[in-house]
Amino acid sequence: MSAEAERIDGKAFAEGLRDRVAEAAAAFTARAGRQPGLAVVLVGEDPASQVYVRNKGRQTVACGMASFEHRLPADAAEADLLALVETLNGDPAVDGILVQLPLPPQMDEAKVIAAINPDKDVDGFHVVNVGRLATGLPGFVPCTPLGCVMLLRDRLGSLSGLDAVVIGRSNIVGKPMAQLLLAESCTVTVAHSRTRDLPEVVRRADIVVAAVGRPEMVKGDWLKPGATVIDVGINRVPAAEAGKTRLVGDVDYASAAAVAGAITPVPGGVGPMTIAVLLRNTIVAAHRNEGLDFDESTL
Ligand SMILES: Nc1nc2c(c(=O)[nH]1)N[C@@H](CN(C=O)c1ccc(C(=O)N[C@@H](CCC(=O)O)C(=O)O)cc1)CN2
Repeated sequence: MSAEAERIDGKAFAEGLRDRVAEAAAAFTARAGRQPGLAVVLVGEDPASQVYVRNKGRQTVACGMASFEHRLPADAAEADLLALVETLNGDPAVDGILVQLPLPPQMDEAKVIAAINPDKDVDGFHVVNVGRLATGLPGFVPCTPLGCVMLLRDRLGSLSGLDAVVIGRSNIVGKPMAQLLLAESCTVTVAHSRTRDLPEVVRRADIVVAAVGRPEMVKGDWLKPGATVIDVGINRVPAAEAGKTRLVGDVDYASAAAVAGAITPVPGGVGPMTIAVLLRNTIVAAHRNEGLDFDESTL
């Protein structure tokens, strides 16, 4: 019987990245005479979003950066949010702007993202940054996919020539993930809900990135032995104890770990990387906004 897969510890990697961000923030503050600044906007009271926004604020401050938190009520008008974004675009203390998603139904996410100055778009969601990523120009890359690539590089070194299957085609994860893997010279397949014989497609892959939003969908017998599995899913499902829930990914961890070479757990895998990469992107934005040279590969 083969050994259990290596558990890729995203929490530990994220801690290391935050330490490097803190060092870079201190050096930036000494050079620029001000701290790097991140503004986070939360509309409404979605419980998960509240936790993410609180953690973003705490981690921003812990890294020696200025945190500007803005909250709007769930019934705020889209025009109010657009006006706030415009103010933040013009604020020289704000290097990065993030509008927490999802937004309430009366707001058009695409319109709001389009209102953010692309040079402050540390989420990398603006079409200008999407285009920069697709054409290999420097811009901002969405935090979760960049975090996945950092974990993959750490585990595998060069990804060149490897077969990668991304399951999911969202603008936030699936599509940028595919672009990043292509930039690493992987042979990339993007699979989705209409893909025929998904297990057979996944079985070809050296790298599997599951970002489909379906609890424990990817099974161990779908995997090539030794494959590296990155689980982006965060799904709350009922726990054995009545009234409780537990967090699972898009991969059935137990069966996958028996076949894979390495795998990210949920929680503690990709999730913690999202905020650490956001802080990394903010440091990059601060240097670019001040016109200061900075070697981004040190982060
Ligand atoms: N504007 C954005 N909105 C959203 C993004 C984003 O990148 N930009 N991503 C997600 C939410 N998110 C950050 O915003 C996020 C998700 C998960 C985690 C995380 O650390 N997860 C933990 C488990 C947390 C839990 O117990 O619920 C883990 O996986 O270990 C951090 C940030 C949607 N919105």
